[in-house]
This record gives sequence, structure tokens and C-alpha cells, in this order.
Amino acid sequence: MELSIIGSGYVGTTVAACFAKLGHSVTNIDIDEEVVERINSGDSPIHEPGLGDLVAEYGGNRLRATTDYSAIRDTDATFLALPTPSHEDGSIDTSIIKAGARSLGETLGTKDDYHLVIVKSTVVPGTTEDMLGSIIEETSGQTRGEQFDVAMNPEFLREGSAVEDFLNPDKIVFGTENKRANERLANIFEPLIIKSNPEVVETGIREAEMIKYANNAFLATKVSLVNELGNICKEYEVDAYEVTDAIGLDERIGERFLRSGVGWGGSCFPKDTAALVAAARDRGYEPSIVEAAIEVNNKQPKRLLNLLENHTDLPGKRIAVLGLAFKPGTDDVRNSRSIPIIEELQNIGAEVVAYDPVAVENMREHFPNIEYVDSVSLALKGADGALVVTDWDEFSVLNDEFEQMKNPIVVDGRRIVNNQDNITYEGLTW
Ligand SMILES: NC(=O)c1ccc[n+]([C@@H]2O[C@H](COP(=O)([O-])OP(=O)(O)OC[C@H]3O[C@@H](n4cnc5c(N)ncnc54)[C@H](O)[C@@H]3O)[C@@H](O)[C@H]2O)c1
Ligand SMILES: O=c1ccn([C@@H]2O[C@H](COP(=O)(O)OP(=O)(O)O[C@H]3O[C@H](CO)[C@@H](O)[C@H](O)[C@H]3O)[C@@H](O)[C@H]2O)c(=O)[nH]1
Repeated sequence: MELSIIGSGYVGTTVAACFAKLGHSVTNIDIDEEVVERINSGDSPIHEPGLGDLVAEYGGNRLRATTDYSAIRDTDATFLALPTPSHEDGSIDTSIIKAGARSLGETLGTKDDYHLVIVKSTVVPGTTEDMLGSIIEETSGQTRGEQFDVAMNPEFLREGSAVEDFLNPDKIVFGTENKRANERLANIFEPLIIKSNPEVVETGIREAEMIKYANNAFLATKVSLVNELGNICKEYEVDAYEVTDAIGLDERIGERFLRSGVGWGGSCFPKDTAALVAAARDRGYEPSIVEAAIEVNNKQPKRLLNLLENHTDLPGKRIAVLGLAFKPGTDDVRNSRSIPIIEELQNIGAEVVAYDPVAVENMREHFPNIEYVDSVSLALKGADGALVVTDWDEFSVLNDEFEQMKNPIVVDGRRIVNNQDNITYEGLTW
């Protein structure tokens, strides 16, 4: 099939490249000319395992990119994979996706045959039909349910394993309002369903929108709960990982997403939990559990710093921050726990030296004035303390490198460093 995807970021590029692999012809529409140029020349605009190979193989042939919305006219369906960031109060800012829907509608007004518009972005219930459906009707002059349909197909891929997740999903959700939209979605996903046999959830559009928030709120709350349990375990000198490994054997709990540490970050959990809270409040409901999950998460970075302060005063000290990405396997630093940590270190008057294998350039935009180095060794050299913020594998094999520290205090926010004789080790969890 001929597909178009508006927005070529983490989701749009991954989904486009994977659909190209599955045999579709895909066009990414993006306003960023550099992104467009890179895709067409076979160079992935984002760091994601396996994506570089797919873009190299299909970029410029079955996978194309353009800034020109009129390319949509030659396609059978369009995914909207545009950002839905947060307003100050946590509610979703729909201005970008509305702008995309407007441009899409203007193009659809010049297309004769049926088109399916699929919202991939994470949006609160009602957005797809009431807001975006109406914008497309207004700008195209067409009627929803006649010349075009809207559908909602939430995305559950994780950064760092986006390609693998998209190609091997646990479930695919089709939120549609009629059979025709459902059938077109089924045609689009047919090669993926044949390949990996996921559960297919066929539901309404509002339900599909809410499934995405519920999924993320559940996972974020799960991690906040294990973080709280980890904090309590630490007070009692109990090994939190042994506890969570054991509770994970209960199938009702499940063994995944039980790693306590410095908290969750990224482009989704913080924004989506905030949006769910704001959406609930908008309807007069106070969502106490999700709010508490956010509160526990916000406190974890401060706990890490307090542990370091138990060993050394921080003003004027050189502190190594190991790991800047919000999780391993990605260069994304959005809402990374390293951001409040570096901010607080700066407020206290510590000198920050930071290392990350891939995320340094992205972090420079937040903190242009801290020192960045190219290796863990350089970060540790002469440092008065080290904070481990991201669980990159390379931190698990560190040993002699710590001997270059002026004062080898290592506070581990991810239980990744080996507690060894040549360091004073303090884990966020016991
Ligand atoms: N990142 C994830 O892991 C993930 C996973 C599931 C769902 N989501 C959701 O998917 C959506 C997209 O997230 P993302 O992380 O891919 O965003 P992103 O910021 O990585 O990418 C968005 C892209 O859209 C482009 N863009 C902005 N305005 C445009 C316009 N008017 N027309 C065309 N292109 C435009 C930008 O240049 C950028 O390349 C969000 O709603 C997010 O919540 C993200
Ligand atoms: O046991 C765990 C698991 C995760 N995390 C942290 O939680 C955050 C999110 O991790 P992860 O979920 O792996 O990454 P994301 O790429 O943010 O993916 C989440 O957000 C996406 C965007 O909505 C969804 O599509 C995915 O299903 C959902 O897992 C990261 O900071 C992790 O360090 C922990 O602290 N402990």
C-alpha cells in the first residue's frame, strides 16, 4: 500500500522504516528539511538500534521523505505522528497536531478517492474525532464517514528498542468508528500481523486514545511503586532487587518493569501522566494514585544527591555524572533524571563533568556550560564523587577506572556498578 506519515521523529521514522520493510511504500512528511534530506539519502535522523540499517536499505526508494504535504494525495492512508507536548499545567498542547491536521485537510480537499487518517500521536479521548476530525472536515470541505474516516492507533514502542518493539508488538490497537476504517487498518497491518501474530484489539476511537494513557500510567506507577518499595527497603537494609525479583514471580505482578532507581524520564511517561492528571481534573476528578506516582518520581533525583551529600560537601567539588540519556540505548535526554540532578549540582555550586556514550550533543542544548568528556575514565579523573544516572552496560564493567578519582565515592542510581573494594559505594537501593 501507499502510506504517508506526518512527522518524522522517533515514532514517525521508526514506523515508516518498519512499514517499508514490511513491503509498503511510505512517504514521511516533515517540516524539518534536514530530516527529509537525511531520510532520502538513507541516513536515519535519529539514533535507534536497527533503524540506521532500515533507512539505509529503503531510504530514497520505498521510504521517501518530503516537506510537501501534497505527496499525501498519492497515498491510501496517513498517520499523524506529531508531537503532543505538555502545557504548563500538564494538559496536552495540541497546537502542532492541529497544524498538521489543517495541512492534511487542505491536501485531502484535492483528492478524490477515500482516505483514512490515523492518529498515532498520544491524545486525550475526544481529540481524534471532535478536534482533528472537525479540522479535517473544515479544511478539506469533505465529510467524515464519507470521503474520509479518522482512526486511532496508539503506539507502544519504547525508545532504544523501537524497531524491535514495532515489529514484534504484544498488541496492536485499532480504534475506529466504522467497518471501512477498520478494514483499511487491517490491510495496512496485515504483513505485521502475519509476521508476528500479535493480539489485535478492535475498539472505539476514544477507548484507543485512553488505552495509551492507561498503559503508560500503569507502567509509570509500577516503577514509582517499586521505587517507593526500594526506598523503604534501603531504610531496613533489605535488598530491593531480591524483593522485586520474588514478587515478579507472581504472574499477577509480572517480572518486568520492577527495577527501582532514580526514576522514570523520557518523552512519554512524564508528559502522559501529567496529561492524564490534567484531563481527569478537567472533568472534576482528582486522580490521587497517578499524582502520587509523579511525586515519588520527582523526589528520586534529590534522594540520589542527598546520598552523595552524606559522604562529601558539594560546593566547589568536581562531580562526575555518568549517563545523560533517560535510559540506555537512546540519545534522547527529554525529561532525563540527569537534568534535575545537574541543575541541583549547579545550584549547590558543584563543578559538573558529564559523560554519556551517545547523548552528549543533545544534553549540550540544556547545559551548554558544563564539561563533557569522551570517556568514563576522563569523567572520573580527579572527581570528588560520581553519580550513576543511566544504566548503560559499560558502567557495569568499571573497575580500575575508579582509581583515578580524587575521592572514590560512587552513588549508584541504577544498581549497575559493582560494589568493589576500591570505591565507597552507596546505592540508591540497598
Ligand atoms: N517517542 C516515543 O517513544 C513515543 C512512543 C509512543 C508514542 N509517542 C507519541 O508519538 C507522538 C510523536 O512523538 P515523537 O517522539 O515521535 O516526536 P518527535 O518530536 O521525535 O518528532 C516529531 C516530528 O514532527 C515534525 N513536525 C513538527 N511539526 C510538523 C508539521 N506541522 N508537519 C510535519 N512535521 C512536523 C518535527 O520536525 C519532528 O521531526 C507524540 O504524541 C508521542 O507522545 C511517542
Ligand atoms: O523497571 C524499570 C523500567 C523503566 N524504568 C525507567 O522508565 C523510563 C521509561 O522507560 P521505557 O518505558 O523503557 O522507555 P520509553 O521509551 O519511555 O517507553 C515508554 O513510553 C513510550 C511512549 O509512550 C511507550 O510507547 C512505551 O510503551 C513505554 O514503555 C526510563 O527512564 C527507565 O529508566 C525504570 O526506572 N525501571
